[in-house]
Amino acid sequence: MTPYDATPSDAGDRLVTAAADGEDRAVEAALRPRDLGEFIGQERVREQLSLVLQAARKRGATPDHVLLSGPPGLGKTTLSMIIAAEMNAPIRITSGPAIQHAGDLAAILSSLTEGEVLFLDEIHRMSRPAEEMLYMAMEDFRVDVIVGKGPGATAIPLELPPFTLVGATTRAGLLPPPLRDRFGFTGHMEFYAPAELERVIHRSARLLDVEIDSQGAAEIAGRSRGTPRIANRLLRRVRDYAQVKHDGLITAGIAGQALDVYEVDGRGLDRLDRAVLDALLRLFGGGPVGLSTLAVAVGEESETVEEVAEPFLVREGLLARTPRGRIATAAAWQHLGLTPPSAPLGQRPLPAAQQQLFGSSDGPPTEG
Ligand SMILES: Nc1ncnc2c1ncn2[C@@H]1O[C@H](COP(=O)(O)OP(=O)(O)OP(=O)(O)O)[C@@H](O)[C@H]1O
Ligand SMILES: [Mg+2]
Repeated sequence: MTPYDATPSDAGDRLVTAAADGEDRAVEAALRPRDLGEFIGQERVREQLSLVLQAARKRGATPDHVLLSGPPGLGKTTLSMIIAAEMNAPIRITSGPAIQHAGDLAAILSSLTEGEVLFLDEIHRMSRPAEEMLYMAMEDFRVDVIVGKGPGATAIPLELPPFTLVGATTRAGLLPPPLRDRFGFTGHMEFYAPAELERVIHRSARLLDVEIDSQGAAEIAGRSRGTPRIANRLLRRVRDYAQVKHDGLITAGIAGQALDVYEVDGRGLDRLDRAVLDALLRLFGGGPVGLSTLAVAVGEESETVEEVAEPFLVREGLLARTPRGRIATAAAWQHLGLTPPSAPLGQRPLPAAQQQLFGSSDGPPTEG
């Protein structure tokens, strides 16, 4: 199947999802910044990490364990590789779900070389026994390997060479405190500002040999949901459009046309996001409406609406979750170019939640 067959509205295969798809994985390696200097944005994390690494280099020691937390597609894997590169150290890559038994982890740990970086992706999904083994390995560079079963089982202590664990998680809140506490440095990744995404897009365009002007990059950046992975993906789709329909140069106009074709709107909402907002506004007058009612109205599962569409709508301040149900904000009416139901305020009291949200003085716009 070519990317052209992908239906952006299909919740599992959206153009604006932050999770990596097969094509992303294939091209991302080529687009990853190789060192801290090349890494765009995340000023605070970059500066702090740079100090940690420089200090370790100066001492000739292995850097402290590093935890990177933040939403998908913001550069956690990229940073882990940069850490290894900056330390001139080899890197071993594995993930929480791949480590089912403590023995799996023991095998990896006991084969590490001195100074090696162990990247443990989705560290919150590791099994309990493996987690406990990791505590000791992180703190004392030692593991107990259990030999035998039952009453005859014995623990054989095994020394490990000093190594740096780099853990990545999209759910830092799910990490047990004893694990979190064993990291010497935690970097919280933030969504990128549009100007930073523009730099990401220019850089990727250069590497992909794609011509783009600054307005073209700004147009794509504005639709990328603060996420470099999405920016790179939209850039590839816009490139296709520019090459097929035009001479290849990406301008604001061409980027806008292309992303309209792919149904990613000016704010980065796709068809599903818009369907949810549209139902909320047109069918339910802006809410409050229950999640399951809203989901039926757009023909999706409640989970899809809740987990796929809502987080970004909430982040963008277009939708709010209240105890009485979902409600649209003034910005939502504006974004879809709709006029909120107008009635003299005295005749149509605002639901309490909306009063809270809009304030009592400047209720939702009643004319437009
Ligand atoms: N600061 C950055 N500068 C330039 N490109 C970046 C930056 N951060 C991320 N990218 C690009 O975004 C893509 C996704 O980044 P990465 O795989 O590191 O994200 P992640 O946080 O590990 O995501 P996940 O949680 O899904 O594993 C990479 O291919 C990289 O090219
Ligand atoms: Mg990753």
